[in-house]
Amino acid sequence: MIDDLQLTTALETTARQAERCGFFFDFDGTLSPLQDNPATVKPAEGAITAISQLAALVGTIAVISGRPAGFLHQQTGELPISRFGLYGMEWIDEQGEIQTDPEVEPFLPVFVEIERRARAELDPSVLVEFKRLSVGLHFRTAPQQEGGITEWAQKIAAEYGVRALPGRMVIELAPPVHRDKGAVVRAIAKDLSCVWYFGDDLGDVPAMLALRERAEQDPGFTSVNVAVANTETVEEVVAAADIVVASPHDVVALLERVVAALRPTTA
Ligand SMILES: O=P(O)(O)OC[C@H]1O[C@H](O[C@H]2O[C@H](CO)[C@@H](O)[C@H](O)[C@H]2O)[C@H](O)[C@@H](O)[C@@H]1O
Repeated sequence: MIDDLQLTTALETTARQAERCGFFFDFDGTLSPLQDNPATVKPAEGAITAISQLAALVGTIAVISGRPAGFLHQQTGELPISRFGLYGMEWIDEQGEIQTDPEVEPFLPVFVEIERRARAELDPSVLVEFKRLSVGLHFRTAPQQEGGITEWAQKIAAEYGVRALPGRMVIELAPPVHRDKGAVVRAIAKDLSCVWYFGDDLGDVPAMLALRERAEQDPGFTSVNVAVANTETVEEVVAAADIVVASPHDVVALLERVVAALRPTTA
């Protein structure tokens, strides 16, 4: 964990090489507060403004999420940033089109069928989130359904040859290929000399560890991992972080501090 003096040093280091710095963000729980209905979330107040100011000052900004890339596009509007959805299985290209990892594309019809069955076979209190190449079965508002959902998801995973992955108050059915945010971060940080990563969930740990590993191997590389520790955040996330903040609102405050440190001062 870094103290305030080390944060000041990290800000100075970032300011000296801002054009070679990346700021990468998780979405749910990091840029947007957690809520019961995944369909109605919005970025925290001030988040879009802060990211837009940051975009004018640093080399690159990306949102890397378990959400579909199209959803990230809707939520972040016209910000000049990169968007990687479904843990890297899809992304928005420079023309604004959604691109899909060819290895998982054959599974598109499988998830249409799984969504249909989830809606027909699971209790109506289970919130079914269709994500093109994944289906989320949410039980935040129906915790008593967790056992039944887990059993159903395991049966479906075996039947269709997909994976059932636990998340926060959700089981996600996903293609049988390993994708994680660490691989995305390694690829997009290749030509950068400094990266800040913001995340709150177990799915963010591979990204944070990838940056730590890079910093260990390359003394010229600066990494700053920021954990957003809400009540559901597991210890691994905090352990991988250099800075811990309490909420998406605090992420915005930290970004405002970064922007202030990076803005050229007028004499
Ligand atoms: O990688 P992320 O951007 O953190 O996305 C991870 C999953 O987030 C969403 O679910 C979570 O947030 C919901 C809204 O606050 C909450 O209701 C749910 O309980 C959480 O698990 C999203 O719905 C999933 O598709 C993402 O994979």
